[in-house]
Amino acid sequence: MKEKGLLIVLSGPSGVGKGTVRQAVFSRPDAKFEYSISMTTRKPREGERDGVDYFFKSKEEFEQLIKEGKLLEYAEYVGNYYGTPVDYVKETLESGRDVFLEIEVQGAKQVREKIPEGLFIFLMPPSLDELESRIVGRGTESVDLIHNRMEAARKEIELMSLYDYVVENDNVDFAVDRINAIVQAEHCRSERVAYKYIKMLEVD
Ligand SMILES: Nc1ncnc2c1ncn2[C@@H]1O[C@H](COP(=O)(O)OP(=O)(O)OP(=O)(O)O)[C@@H](O)[C@H]1O
Ligand SMILES: Nc1nc2c(ncn2[C@@H]2O[C@H](COP(=O)(O)O)[C@@H](O)[C@H]2O)c(=O)[nH]1
Repeated sequence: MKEKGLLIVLSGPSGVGKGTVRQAVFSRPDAKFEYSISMTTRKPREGERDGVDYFFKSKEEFEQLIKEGKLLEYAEYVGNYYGTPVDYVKETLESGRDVFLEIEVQGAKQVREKIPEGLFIFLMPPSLDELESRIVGRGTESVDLIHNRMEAARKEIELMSLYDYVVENDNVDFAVDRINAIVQAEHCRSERVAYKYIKMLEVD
């Protein structure tokens, strides 16, 4: 029987660098994951492309997807919907390939309930001050939105104990190395568990 792929969930507070780290993960020549492109009702930022960065949807279209059960998880985040297409994730995992999700914490909590065997990684900023200066430095949010995102971040950080691993994003390359090492270790662990059971069956 073909072994299922591993679901890797990268989450953490807004502005910590999830998007930056995810892009760096996928820019490594040895990256073996499939990225699940999310749906959102947020307007595209400059340079963002439909079907590459997100599938951009209207509120009505998104609510229809919810009704039809097409989302593995979804969340309303700072005034917009974000969600993960369930069919893509399931089909890719079934085909034996690893799927990488980069999502906020409410969605990660829902995925944990549905796919508890996934690998959940929480990306941490070196400090709250550094987090705020990253959000401000990105220059994509108004002062009000920055305030909302910092408020949300404080609550999100409290949920870090629900994750399998916490990775500090002090430096993007180091964070990618840590994530890759964790994924590799998780693959070795599941191979060892499978091997142990095969050996047990041989003895019996
Ligand atoms: N290790 C790092 N050191 C310094 N700056 C960083 C680091 N990682 C990311 N940044 C910067 O922090 C800002 C926020 O990063 P990014 O947009 O990737 O965060 P995010 O967690 O995806 O945010 P959101 O959840 O709001 O989408 C960007 O300007 C990015 O260049
Ligand atoms: N619950 C989900 N959260 C998602 C998904 N895709 C992205 N996100 C997260 O939303 C915020 C805001 O993103 P931005 O692009 O507007 O800055 C960020 O934390 C993303 O990680 C998703 O499918 N589900």
